[in-house]
Amino acid sequence: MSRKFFVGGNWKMNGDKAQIEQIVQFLKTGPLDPAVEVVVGVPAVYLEHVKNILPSNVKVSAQNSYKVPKGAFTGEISPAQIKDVGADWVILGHSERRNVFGENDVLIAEKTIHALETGLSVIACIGEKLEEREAGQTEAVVYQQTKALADKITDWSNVVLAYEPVWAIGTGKTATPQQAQEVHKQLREWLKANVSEKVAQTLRIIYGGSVTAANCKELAKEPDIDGFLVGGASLKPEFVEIVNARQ
Ligand SMILES: O=C[C@H](O)COP(=O)(O)O
Repeated sequence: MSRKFFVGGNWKMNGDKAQIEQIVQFLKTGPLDPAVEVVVGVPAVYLEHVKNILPSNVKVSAQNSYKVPKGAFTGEISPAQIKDVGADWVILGHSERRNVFGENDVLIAEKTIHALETGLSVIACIGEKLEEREAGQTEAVVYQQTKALADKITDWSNVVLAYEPVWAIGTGKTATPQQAQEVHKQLREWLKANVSEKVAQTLRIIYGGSVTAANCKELAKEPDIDGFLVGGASLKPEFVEIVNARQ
Protein backbone atom coordinates (compact mmCIF):
# COMPACT_ATOMS: atom_id res chain seq x y z
CA MET A 1 0.00 0.00 0.00
CA SER A 2 1.69 3.21 -1.05
CA ARG A 3 1.15 6.26 1.10
CA LYS A 4 1.98 9.72 -0.26
CA PHE A 5 5.09 11.07 1.45
CA PHE A 6 4.21 14.06 3.64
CA VAL A 7 6.55 16.77 4.90
CA GLY A 8 5.29 19.43 7.28
CA GLY A 9 7.30 22.41 8.39
CA ASN A 10 6.34 23.67 11.83
CA TRP A 11 7.62 27.22 12.15
CA LYS A 12 6.42 27.38 15.78
CA MET A 13 6.54 30.97 17.15
CA ASN A 14 9.22 32.03 14.67
CA GLY A 15 9.39 34.37 11.74
CA ASP A 16 8.47 37.90 10.82
CA LYS A 17 7.44 39.28 7.44
CA ALA A 18 11.05 39.62 6.27
CA GLN A 19 11.97 36.04 7.23
CA ILE A 20 8.74 34.74 5.75
CA GLU A 21 9.75 36.31 2.40
CA GLN A 22 13.01 34.34 2.52
CA ILE A 23 11.26 31.07 3.39
CA VAL A 24 8.69 31.53 0.64
CA GLN A 25 11.52 32.26 -1.78
CA PHE A 26 13.32 28.97 -1.14
CA LEU A 27 10.02 27.09 -1.31
CA LYS A 28 9.32 28.72 -4.69
CA THR A 29 12.81 28.00 -5.98
CA GLY A 30 12.68 24.41 -4.75
CA PRO A 31 12.34 22.37 -6.78
CA LEU A 32 10.06 20.35 -4.50
CA ASP A 33 9.45 16.70 -5.36
CA PRO A 34 5.93 16.72 -6.87
CA ALA A 35 5.29 13.30 -5.31
CA VAL A 36 5.44 14.85 -1.82
CA GLU A 37 2.64 16.66 0.01
CA VAL A 38 4.15 19.76 1.61
CA VAL A 39 2.48 21.80 4.34
CA VAL A 40 3.86 24.66 6.44
CA GLY A 41 2.58 25.41 9.94
CA VAL A 42 2.51 29.16 10.29
CA PRO A 43 1.90 31.47 13.29
CA ALA A 44 -1.79 32.37 13.23
CA VAL A 45 -1.23 36.09 12.59
CA TYR A 46 0.53 35.30 9.30
CA LEU A 47 -1.78 32.56 7.98
CA GLU A 48 -3.54 34.65 5.36
CA HIS A 49 -0.39 36.53 4.32
CA VAL A 50 1.56 33.30 3.82
CA LYS A 51 -1.34 31.66 2.02
CA ASN A 52 -1.34 34.55 -0.45
CA ILE A 53 2.36 34.41 -1.28
CA LEU A 54 3.14 30.67 -1.18
CA PRO A 55 3.43 28.62 -4.35
CA SER A 56 0.31 26.51 -4.92
CA ASN A 57 2.17 23.22 -4.29
CA VAL A 58 2.63 24.13 -0.60
CA LYS A 59 -0.37 24.17 1.72
CA VAL A 60 -0.79 26.21 4.88
CA SER A 61 -1.48 24.93 8.37
CA ALA A 62 -2.34 26.59 11.66
CA GLN A 63 -0.50 25.39 14.77
CA ASN A 64 -3.50 25.12 17.07
CA SER A 65 -7.28 25.54 17.14
CA TYR A 66 -9.99 25.36 19.76
CA LYS A 67 -12.78 22.79 20.13
CA VAL A 68 -15.78 25.01 19.29
CA PRO A 69 -16.57 27.31 16.34
CA LYS A 70 -16.84 30.63 18.20
CA GLY A 71 -17.50 32.29 21.52
CA ALA A 72 -15.95 33.89 24.56
CA PHE A 73 -12.56 32.17 24.45
CA THR A 74 -10.05 35.01 24.52
CA GLY A 75 -6.86 34.24 22.66
CA GLU A 76 -8.15 31.13 20.89
CA ILE A 77 -8.83 30.61 17.19
CA SER A 78 -11.38 28.24 15.67
CA PRO A 79 -11.14 25.85 12.74
CA ALA A 80 -13.86 27.89 11.02
CA GLN A 81 -11.64 30.99 11.22
CA ILE A 82 -8.64 29.05 9.93
CA LYS A 83 -10.69 27.86 6.96
CA ASP A 84 -12.02 31.37 6.44
CA VAL A 85 -8.51 32.70 5.77
CA GLY A 86 -7.80 29.89 3.33
CA ALA A 87 -5.72 27.43 5.36
CA ASP A 88 -6.44 23.71 5.03
CA TRP A 89 -4.58 22.13 7.93
CA VAL A 90 -4.02 22.43 11.66
CA ILE A 91 -1.35 20.89 13.91
CA LEU A 92 -2.89 19.58 17.15
CA GLY A 93 -1.44 17.92 20.23
CA HIS A 94 2.10 19.11 19.67
CA SER A 95 4.28 18.30 22.68
CA GLU A 96 4.75 22.01 23.32
CA ARG A 97 0.97 22.39 23.58
CA ARG A 98 0.85 19.36 25.88
CA ASN A 99 3.81 20.23 28.08
CA VAL A 100 4.03 24.04 28.06
CA PHE A 101 0.30 24.77 27.89
CA GLY A 102 -1.00 21.74 29.79
CA GLU A 103 -3.21 20.26 27.08
CA ASN A 104 -4.34 16.72 27.82
CA ASP A 105 -5.37 13.79 25.63
CA VAL A 106 -9.09 14.48 26.01
CA LEU A 107 -8.86 18.16 25.00
CA ILE A 108 -6.61 17.29 22.06
CA ALA A 109 -9.09 14.67 20.87
CA GLU A 110 -11.97 17.16 21.21
CA LYS A 111 -10.04 19.74 19.22
CA THR A 112 -9.17 17.15 16.60
CA ILE A 113 -12.71 15.96 16.01
CA HIS A 114 -14.00 19.51 15.83
CA ALA A 115 -11.32 20.52 13.32
CA LEU A 116 -12.07 17.45 11.18
CA GLU A 117 -15.81 18.08 11.30
CA THR A 118 -15.18 21.69 10.20
CA GLY A 119 -13.29 20.43 7.16
CA LEU A 120 -9.68 20.94 8.18
CA SER A 121 -7.09 18.22 7.86
CA VAL A 122 -5.18 17.51 11.07
CA ILE A 123 -1.56 16.71 11.87
CA ALA A 124 -2.10 15.01 15.23
CA CYS A 125 1.04 14.74 17.35
CA ILE A 126 2.00 12.13 19.91
CA GLY A 127 5.24 11.07 21.58
CA GLU A 128 6.87 10.03 24.80
CA LYS A 129 9.13 11.99 27.16
CA LEU A 130 12.69 10.89 27.91
CA GLU A 131 11.82 9.53 31.36
CA GLU A 132 8.95 7.53 29.86
CA ARG A 133 11.27 5.99 27.25
CA GLU A 134 13.85 5.20 29.90
CA ALA A 135 11.17 3.56 32.03
CA GLY A 136 10.17 1.33 29.08
CA GLN A 137 6.82 3.11 28.71
CA THR A 138 7.11 4.33 25.11
CA GLU A 139 4.54 1.92 23.70
CA ALA A 140 2.07 2.48 26.52
CA VAL A 141 2.31 6.27 26.20
CA VAL A 142 1.87 6.46 22.42
CA TYR A 143 -0.95 3.89 22.51
CA GLN A 144 -2.78 5.90 25.17
CA GLN A 145 -2.37 9.13 23.19
CA THR A 146 -3.55 7.41 20.01
CA LYS A 147 -6.47 5.75 21.79
CA ALA A 148 -7.74 9.13 22.97
CA LEU A 149 -7.84 10.21 19.31
CA ALA A 150 -9.34 6.92 18.16
CA ASP A 151 -12.13 7.23 20.74
CA LYS A 152 -13.37 10.31 18.84
CA ILE A 153 -12.26 9.95 15.21
CA THR A 154 -14.43 7.88 12.89
CA ASP A 155 -12.96 8.98 9.55
CA TRP A 156 -9.16 9.03 9.50
CA SER A 157 -8.77 10.04 5.86
CA ASN A 158 -7.85 13.66 6.70
CA VAL A 159 -5.48 12.82 9.54
CA VAL A 160 -1.71 12.52 9.55
CA LEU A 161 -0.24 11.08 12.76
CA ALA A 162 3.08 12.64 13.81
CA TYR A 163 5.27 10.60 16.14
CA GLU A 164 7.54 13.08 17.88
CA PRO A 165 9.53 11.75 20.83
CA VAL A 166 9.77 14.73 23.17
CA TRP A 167 13.45 14.05 23.89
CA ALA A 168 14.25 14.52 20.19
CA ILE A 169 12.45 17.84 19.70
CA GLY A 170 14.78 20.80 19.29
CA THR A 171 17.59 18.90 20.99
CA GLY A 172 19.64 17.81 17.99
CA LYS A 173 19.13 14.27 19.33
CA THR A 174 17.26 12.50 16.53
CA ALA A 175 15.69 9.10 17.05
CA THR A 176 17.66 6.57 15.02
CA PRO A 177 15.85 5.28 11.93
CA GLN A 178 15.44 1.97 13.81
CA GLN A 179 13.98 3.62 16.93
CA ALA A 180 11.49 5.62 14.86
CA GLN A 181 10.59 2.68 12.61
CA GLU A 182 9.95 0.47 15.63
CA VAL A 183 7.41 2.88 17.11
CA HIS A 184 5.75 3.57 13.75
CA LYS A 185 5.36 -0.18 13.16
CA GLN A 186 3.93 -0.67 16.65
CA LEU A 187 1.46 2.15 16.02
CA ARG A 188 0.35 0.53 12.79
CA GLU A 189 -0.18 -2.76 14.65
CA TRP A 190 -2.17 -0.95 17.33
CA LEU A 191 -4.32 0.71 14.66
CA LYS A 192 -4.92 -2.64 12.98
CA ALA A 193 -6.05 -4.20 16.25
CA ASN A 194 -8.05 -1.26 17.56
CA VAL A 195 -9.28 0.77 14.57
CA SER A 196 -9.16 -1.12 11.29
CA GLU A 197 -6.82 -2.82 8.88
CA LYS A 198 -7.57 -0.12 6.30
CA VAL A 199 -6.61 2.73 8.63
CA ALA A 200 -3.48 0.85 9.69
CA GLN A 201 -2.43 0.55 6.05
CA THR A 202 -3.41 3.98 4.78
CA LEU A 203 -2.76 6.41 7.67
CA ARG A 204 0.42 8.37 7.18
CA ILE A 205 2.65 8.23 10.24
CA ILE A 206 5.37 10.86 10.07
CA TYR A 207 8.38 11.38 12.31
CA GLY A 208 9.42 14.62 14.01
CA GLY A 209 12.38 15.48 16.22
CA SER A 210 15.60 17.14 15.02
CA VAL A 211 15.09 16.12 11.38
CA THR A 212 17.73 17.73 9.17
CA ALA A 213 19.05 17.45 5.62
CA ALA A 214 21.80 15.25 7.08
CA ASN A 215 19.58 12.58 8.65
CA CYS A 216 16.38 12.67 6.58
CA LYS A 217 17.41 10.26 3.86
CA GLU A 218 18.14 7.37 6.23
CA LEU A 219 14.91 7.96 8.14
CA ALA A 220 12.95 8.13 4.87
CA LYS A 221 14.13 4.65 3.88
CA GLU A 222 12.18 3.03 6.72
CA PRO A 223 8.99 1.37 5.49
CA ASP A 224 6.66 2.84 8.11
CA ILE A 225 8.02 6.41 8.08
CA ASP A 226 5.77 8.32 5.69
CA GLY A 227 7.35 11.73 6.07
CA PHE A 228 8.41 14.30 8.62
CA LEU A 229 7.27 17.12 10.83
CA VAL A 230 10.21 19.49 10.82
CA GLY A 231 10.75 22.31 13.31
CA GLY A 232 14.01 24.27 13.24
CA ALA A 233 15.14 23.08 9.81
CA SER A 234 11.86 24.16 8.21
CA LEU A 235 12.99 27.79 8.59
CA LYS A 236 16.10 27.14 6.48
CA PRO A 237 16.75 26.30 2.81
CA GLU A 238 17.66 22.74 3.85
CA PHE A 239 13.91 22.17 4.22
CA VAL A 240 13.86 21.66 0.44
CA GLU A 241 16.32 18.77 0.82
CA ILE A 242 14.13 17.25 3.52
CA VAL A 243 11.07 17.45 1.26
CA ASN A 244 13.14 15.67 -1.38
CA ALA A 245 14.47 13.01 1.02
CA ARG A 246 13.12 10.12 -1.05
CA GLN A 247 14.65 11.30 -4.34
O1 LIG B 1 6.94 20.02 15.12
C1 LIG B 1 8.15 19.81 14.99
C2 LIG B 1 8.92 19.21 16.05
O2 LIG B 1 8.64 19.78 17.27
C3 LIG B 1 10.37 19.04 15.75
O3 LIG B 1 11.10 20.20 15.99
P1 LIG B 1 12.66 20.19 15.64
O4 LIG B 1 12.77 19.70 14.21
O5 LIG B 1 13.12 21.59 15.82
O6 LIG B 1 13.30 19.22 16.58
